[in-house]
Amino acid sequence: MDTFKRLKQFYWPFKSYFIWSLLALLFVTGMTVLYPVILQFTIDHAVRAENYDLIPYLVIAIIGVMSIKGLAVYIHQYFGDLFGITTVHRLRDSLYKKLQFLPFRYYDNAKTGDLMSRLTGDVETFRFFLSFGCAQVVNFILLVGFSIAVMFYYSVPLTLLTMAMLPFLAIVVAKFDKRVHPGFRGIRKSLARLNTKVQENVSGMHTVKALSQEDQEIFRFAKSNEDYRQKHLDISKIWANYFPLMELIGNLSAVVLLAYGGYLTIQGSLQPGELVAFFSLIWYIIGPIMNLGFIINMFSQSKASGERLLEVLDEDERKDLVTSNAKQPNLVGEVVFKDVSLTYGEKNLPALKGISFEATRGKTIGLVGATGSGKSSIIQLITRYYERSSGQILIDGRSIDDYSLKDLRSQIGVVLQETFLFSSTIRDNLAYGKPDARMDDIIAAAKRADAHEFIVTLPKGYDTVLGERGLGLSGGQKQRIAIARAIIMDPKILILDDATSAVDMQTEVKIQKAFREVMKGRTTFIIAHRISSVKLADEILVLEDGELSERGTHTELINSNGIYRRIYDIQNQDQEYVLQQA
Ligand SMILES: Nc1ncnc2c1ncn2[C@@H]1O[C@H](COP(=O)(O)OP(=O)(O)OP(=O)(O)O)[C@@H](O)[C@H]1O
Repeated sequence: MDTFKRLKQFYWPFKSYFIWSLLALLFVTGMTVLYPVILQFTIDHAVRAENYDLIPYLVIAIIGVMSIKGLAVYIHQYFGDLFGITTVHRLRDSLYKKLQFLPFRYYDNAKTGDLMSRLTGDVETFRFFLSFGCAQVVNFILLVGFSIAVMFYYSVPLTLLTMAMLPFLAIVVAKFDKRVHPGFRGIRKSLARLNTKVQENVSGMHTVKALSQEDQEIFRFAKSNEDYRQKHLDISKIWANYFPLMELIGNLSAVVLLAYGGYLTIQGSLQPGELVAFFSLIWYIIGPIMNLGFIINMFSQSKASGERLLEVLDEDERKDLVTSNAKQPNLVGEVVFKDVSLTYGEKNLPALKGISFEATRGKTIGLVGATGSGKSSIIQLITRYYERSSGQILIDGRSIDDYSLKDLRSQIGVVLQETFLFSSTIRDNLAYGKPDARMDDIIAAAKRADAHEFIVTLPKGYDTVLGERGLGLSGGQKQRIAIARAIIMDPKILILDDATSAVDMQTEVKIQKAFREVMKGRTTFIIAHRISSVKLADEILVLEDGELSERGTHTELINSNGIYRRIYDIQNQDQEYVLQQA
């Protein structure tokens, strides 16, 4: 129950829908129990007493009962659905909101397919229980309660015998629940793995094809698919065992009661009509008890889903992103690192060790170093995607912690190596960081980023809808859109993760030109794989295993004959000669 208690904030505000649904259910159950009573009256007081004048009134009574029941079913169903739908609408919103504020650290290990199945499948299962399952539980209590009350009215000993049989049914139900709950959790996990597999396969289709891994992929999918099938089969087996047993116990109970009821009728302490009514009422009890399996099934599924939803909702979020009281800072864009270190996780080695530098207003800092040397990690700290382990980072002389994440990031423009574009129009993608940007500003930014020229040649220009992740555009084109996107934000600090290593020379020249355009008047950090990208930087920081090994201008570093010089030589001079020297 703890799961439902903890999710209370989502359904409790809509309790009035649930109450209406329950009130209607009360009528439905009441009317249902009235049927056998009318039947008994018809047999004992109309037919056996040859009081045939009563028949038309009894017909009217049955029509009346049916009509009220029909209306009550409608209200019960409608408000039940409204309760479930409205609750999960709020739940989905909260989950999505949560995903926006979870730190990068969470996404390091999160799997898209798994998250997708939590936000869709698990939420739906939960809704189904609220809309339908919850009412079933109440229906069970009402129907069994009402029926037993009427049964007591007809015959106390027969009712007591009926109640003596119920524990047998209850034991089977309890055993069933114990086995079925872990099974459902397994199914939901397995489905999440299946979704992850499909999602990763579609996203990584280029890699799959490039490395000819289609057969391997089919094999891996088949394994996940088989696991899902097996988990379903396991549950089916539990069901298959459960149903005949319930059916058998139910029927045996009915036979015993019928025998005893028949004896009481022959004795004359029970009227034949009462026996018929009693027999109908017994099924109103046995039916729901057998159905309890379904209800428990639903309850187990929704509990398993609720647990998975809580796992997301319970994650620690970056609260400072939403609760900023600080005024929007008007930054100059000065960045200072003082003896900064970063270790990503307890098990990891330090990614940065004692880094210190000053990036004054409007200056360009180049970051150079081998792969894994810590270039991106410096950027992760400036944007506070990750938090430093020690040291101080100052922005305009104030600790970076004094700024809210939202304010800080609104002043930092990032153009990543891999540009992510949404499957929406080019205009929307350009204005992503500033949705209220005017069209004139968007076009001006696109011109400065050298993107306007190719955008207008597209079939619908700025209204061209892009495929997922910007499919349909070349790497260089995507990059230029990303640059325009950064220009529109008008940031004081600019971070350019040099993507030019992946494009041809002509595109590189164009992108470099666009970079230079956007860098004017902003403090810029360039992560460079080619020396040509940082040649003009005011200071170049050379990283080696997370430490600053050299620093200076291009000319200074060339003259110092260190690692920078070596990279430069490899890239610009007689490569073969250098490799021979190695
Ligand atoms: N999110 C992360 N979690 C754990 N370790 C990480 C994470 N990101 C980077 N690292 C580790 O930190 C070290 C520095 O990585 P970083 O990405 O800063 O290097 P880089 O110089 O930018 O490399 P590249 O040129 O390949 O992009 C590496 O050893 C890397 O494995």
